[in-house]
Amino acid sequence: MFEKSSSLCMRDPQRVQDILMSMQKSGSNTLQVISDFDMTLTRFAYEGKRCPTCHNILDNSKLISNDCKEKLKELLNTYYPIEIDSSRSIEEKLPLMVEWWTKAHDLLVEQRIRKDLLATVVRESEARLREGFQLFFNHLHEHSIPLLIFSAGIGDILEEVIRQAGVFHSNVKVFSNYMDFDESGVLKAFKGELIHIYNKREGALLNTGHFQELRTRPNVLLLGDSLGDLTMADGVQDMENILKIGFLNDKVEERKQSYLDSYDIVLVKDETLEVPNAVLLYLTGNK
Ligand SMILES: Nc1ccn([C@@H]2O[C@H](COP(=O)(O)O)[C@@H](O)[C@H]2O)c(=O)n1
Ligand SMILES: [Mg+2]
Repeated sequence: MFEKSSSLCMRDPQRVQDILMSMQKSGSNTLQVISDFDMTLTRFAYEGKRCPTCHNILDNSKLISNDCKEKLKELLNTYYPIEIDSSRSIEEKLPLMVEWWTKAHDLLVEQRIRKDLLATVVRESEARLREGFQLFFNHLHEHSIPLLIFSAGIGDILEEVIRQAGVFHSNVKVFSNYMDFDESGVLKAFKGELIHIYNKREGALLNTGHFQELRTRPNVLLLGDSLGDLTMADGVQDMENILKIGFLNDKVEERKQSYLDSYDIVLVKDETLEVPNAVLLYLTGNK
């Protein structure tokens, strides 16, 4: 089913085939999709330039003072290399990630960001969904397959990106960090428990109601770009099959083996949704 591609790697192709066949046999009414957002549904790079994450969309915007931009950049330059450092364990990275998110959110709150300007900031940004996003979102919607977008980014920004792209359909649900605005529409805090790159399991377990509603869908297609994304489906009840597709965007040589050990399919420097779309078409009987 896959075109020969140098970017597609599998440690165990037979296992992938078995999972796919089992999922197809069960039917698309037993399927749910759980996807990360930044650098999974959005592009990592375009024309040789890094694309922004939800946080970066705000960080680089006119809503942030130059002084604050500098501080946010410094945080990014300090903590992003830690996020993707394959020589450190997740346990070691965890408190540092909490530190990054907390410091960045505190800085954003100091900027007194206005809710009514978020749409403009997204429109003016360089955010880009991966090629093939229309087919991905529209096909899931047409087949009434629930899509959970589980992101350690910023929910308000994420929603605006998919709304402006015309794909925020009724089958899409988002778990993310949401902004809390005061009565005059100025950012005063972030709501609820912080979601960072390595605590998605805890986030999933806090949302048992969602997975309870989807208990008749024990087959999961999971898309991520970080090893932290692998726990996004930990709340799924009575899971039968899970197919995990991982985008390996950065530090490819250092991280390839760990991705191959954890994801069923690894897509190396692939900026498209071609492979997830091929899987969906197969699972819904369209190919
Ligand atoms: N201040 C921050 C904190 C995190 N990031 C990036 O956001 C990504 C998390 O979002 P997901 O949708 O992928 O869960 C993660 O890759 C961080 O690098 C950031 O840009 N700024
Ligand atoms: Mg991501």
